[in-house]
Amino acid sequence: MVKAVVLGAAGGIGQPLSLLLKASPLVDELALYDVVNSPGVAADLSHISSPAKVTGYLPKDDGLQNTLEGANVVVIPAGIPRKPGMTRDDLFKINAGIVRDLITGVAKYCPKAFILIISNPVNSTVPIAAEILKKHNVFDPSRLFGVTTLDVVRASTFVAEIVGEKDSRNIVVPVVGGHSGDTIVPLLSLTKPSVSIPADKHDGLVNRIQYGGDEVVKAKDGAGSATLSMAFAGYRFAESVIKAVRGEKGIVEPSYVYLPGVPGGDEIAKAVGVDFFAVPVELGPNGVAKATNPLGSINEDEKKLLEVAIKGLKTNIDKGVEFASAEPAKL
Ligand SMILES: NC(=O)C1=CN([C@@H]2O[C@H](COP(=O)(O)OP(=O)(O)OC[C@H]3O[C@@H](n4cnc5c(N)ncnc54)[C@H](O)[C@@H]3O)[C@@H](O)[C@H]2O)C=CC1
Ligand SMILES: O=C([O-])CC(=O)C(=O)O
Repeated sequence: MVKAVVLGAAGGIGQPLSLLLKASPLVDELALYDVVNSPGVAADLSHISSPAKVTGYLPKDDGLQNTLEGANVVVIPAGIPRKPGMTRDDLFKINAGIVRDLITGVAKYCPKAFILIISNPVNSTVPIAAEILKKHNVFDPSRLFGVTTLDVVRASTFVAEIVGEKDSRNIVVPVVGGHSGDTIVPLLSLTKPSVSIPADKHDGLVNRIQYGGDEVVKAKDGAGSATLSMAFAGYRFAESVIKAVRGEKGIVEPSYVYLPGVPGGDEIAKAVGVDFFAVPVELGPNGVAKATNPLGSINEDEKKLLEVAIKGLKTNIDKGVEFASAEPAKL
């Protein structure tokens, strides 16, 4: 039995993500929660002829508790998106409190669930989640994931465009670090299969992967940020977690995790000097089976990108930890 939950299910990401989860044969129960319209989204999806039983809850009548009880996988795209001119860090003021309160619910009602955080700024919201879970004595680092899948999805797509590969799924680019601007570090030298990027396209490609989110924010012109590509990426990650839990082996996805607490992570944390960092992660029945370290063989350009990323990440992580330590959890 797999019960999946989406918190923020009525939003731009939440709706298409809930659709993909409802269409999945791997999901038996799907519970949707939002401060608006979640019962409507649930009623709509419930007419789809697939196995998952769908329910929708609002905050009233213990809605969060009813949503979360018995959950195995909780995906969180709740919170405000960017408008042109904003950074992801500008979302902290509002989204930090939203994530804190929702994670407090997870800690109380489904402490063993796998938690997939999409809400930005991911670099800070994941540390907030870790601190809140710690406060409740239920923090299992192998079960807390910052979703950075969209960065690798974009990297595959943009590299494929340049090298003329028709199916971008055949191109895998490790992307490490965080999820905002120059904290995103694509390791093009480790692309599989190996590709040759023309020298005059290299820097533009790196920049496009780092700032792909801005491209969408600009094109949407005030109507939000990436939602459909994010739903695709979020579903891919959730599906991988569920498949690994069901015993499928060899599934590797990138994720922003608390390195010192996961197998293989300590050595990487020491090398990069930050505790939260995205690397390709091998998934297993208990979440992170192993964090893999691609940094041993990166080139000089990538080392420079990494240095810049780590500086930014430190600030973002400290901000999240400070917020969660100072603020009492509400609920
Ligand atoms: N990790 C990533 O790669 C990406 C992250 N994002 C982030 O995902 C978040 C959501 O983006 P969109 O879906 O476009 O925004 P949206 O505004 O369309 O939807 C957000 C939903 O969250 C709900 N919400 C607000 N407060 C809530 C609460 N306390 N409890 C439950 N639900 C609540 C809203 O009612 C709304 O339905 C943003 O923070 C955005 O920056 C977006 C794209 C990629
Ligand atoms: O750009 C944004 O604000 C949303 C996001 O995280 C992305 O598209 O990567």
